[in-house]
Amino acid sequence: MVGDQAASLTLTSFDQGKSLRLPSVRVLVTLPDRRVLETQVGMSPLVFGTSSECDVVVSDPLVSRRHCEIRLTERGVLLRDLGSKNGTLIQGVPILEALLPPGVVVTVGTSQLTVRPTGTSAVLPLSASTSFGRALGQSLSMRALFAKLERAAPTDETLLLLGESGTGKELLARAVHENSRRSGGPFVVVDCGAIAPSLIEGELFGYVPGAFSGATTTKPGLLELANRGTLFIDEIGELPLDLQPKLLRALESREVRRLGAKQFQPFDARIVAATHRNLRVKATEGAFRQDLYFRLAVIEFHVPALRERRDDIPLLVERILEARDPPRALADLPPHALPLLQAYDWPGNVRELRNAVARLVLFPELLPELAGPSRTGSVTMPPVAGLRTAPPSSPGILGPASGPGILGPASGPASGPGADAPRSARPGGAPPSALPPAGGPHPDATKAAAPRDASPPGSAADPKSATDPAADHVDLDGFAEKRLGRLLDLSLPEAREVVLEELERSYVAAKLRQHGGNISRAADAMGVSRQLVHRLLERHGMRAK
Ligand SMILES: Nc1ncnc2c1ncn2[C@@H]1O[C@H](COP(=O)(O)OP(=O)(O)OP(=O)(O)O)[C@@H](O)[C@H]1O
Repeated sequence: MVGDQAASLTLTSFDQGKSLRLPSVRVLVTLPDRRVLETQVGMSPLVFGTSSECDVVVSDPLVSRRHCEIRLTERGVLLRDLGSKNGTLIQGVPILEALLPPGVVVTVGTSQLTVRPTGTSAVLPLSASTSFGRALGQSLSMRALFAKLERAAPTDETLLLLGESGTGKELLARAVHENSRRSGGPFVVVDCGAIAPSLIEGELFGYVPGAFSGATTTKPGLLELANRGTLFIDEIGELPLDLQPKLLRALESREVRRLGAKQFQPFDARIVAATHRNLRVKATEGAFRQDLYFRLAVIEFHVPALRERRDDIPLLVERILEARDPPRALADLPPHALPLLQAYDWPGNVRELRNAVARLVLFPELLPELAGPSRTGSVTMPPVAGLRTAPPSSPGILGPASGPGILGPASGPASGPGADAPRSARPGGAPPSALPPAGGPHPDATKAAAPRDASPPGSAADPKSATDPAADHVDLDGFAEKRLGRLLDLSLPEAREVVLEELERSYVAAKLRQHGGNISRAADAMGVSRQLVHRLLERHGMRAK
């Protein structure tokens, strides 16, 4: 029976929840030239597509760069279309998500995928806890991750955390530090994606006076500053290629030479690195040094995206609410909020969920947006058992991209043109714009938006306020009242975070718009690296044209 076969491919916990049975399942891809690729399916999604960054590169001109993904779940082998151009089809019917019974043929382009159980299975330990440090998770995938981290933390091994932005990699790295014998030492963070490539070397290795123009003092590097502690190297995939041998040498020899210095300094820091990239593939392609990759990936961890562990959403929402001042409870959310929050895809992961919950507490009227149109378009139920249509879910609870914004005059739920826009034209989960829409909430929106003055009345750039102090005073009062209105319900740190986040998003969108969507030119104009612009786009759920 198809249903029974699918059931035998499920992740199941046993031994009173202490262990996880992981069935061994192979996926076979028959390419247009009849070659067959075969690989193992695990809990982390296997991505199929023509891009060399995919786990399985399918050389088929009718397949998209990132076409679909397959992973093992508690319900069986789950196939998801990733917004492919030509669709993922079962018996000729395009599907968005399906549980795949063995033997069912999936068509992508002119290639075919099938899954085949080998009949064996592996057993993984599950953590007894639903948290590791401040990271929370009750799903099987998070409890399996916590169990691995609990074992790895007390060792001095180098760890590599892989996962999308906002999945909690830094939180987990901090928890590793706190659960290690180095917990009394410093936890130092360096984000290779946020520092201009020319400055990373000085940051990591330090420098002495005269090392370069402007180096007037001695500055120890972060490797040294993390002495007896942990150095968390975030976005290691953005480390410039020419610095990689130097980092490798330092890690092997446990000593560094500051820029311009003759002497080597010993250091004693544990390294935990993280990236949102597929570093193994980058290393295979020569875009990242293989020797450094192997040095870093002594133990590799995949931190699952929030949409891969929707079971965690109730726990996370509850804790996010409890942490508010004053503390809130699930009962304070509008009815039906939780199922809607669980149905949404959360491209910004827990970071996005946290901000959305904070906004929902303040603006419960935004809830209807969660029940908006399907995130990726319509799907038809294929006539195969174990398949399901995609639940209608939200394009984002946060209002139309060009909406009045949290700082704007208090208004009802976002509605009108933006609310029904397809996801590609709406920054998923990004907050409503703090600034007027002239800055362009999303590069795609520039097609429709006519250029406008970006200066809000009363701002420094508003000619009236610049020339007439009395008017300035009157306007500012009225303006501040209107603009600050709902922000005043937040604590200062929360209000600051909301404003900064909106500012960052609007600023990036506006800069990209100014530079015709060209990321390199926008990055130059912003004085940051291209990689950082890419990360900001990802973080705010935006896409460059
Ligand atoms: N499992 C979790 N439990 C509780 N909070 C979480 C969890 N994961 C992430 N968060 C919260 O989400 C936010 C983002 O987490 P974090 O910075 O650790 O993610 P990240 O993967 O390092 O993101 P980035 O790559 O963008 O830096 C933080 O506020 C963090 O506290």
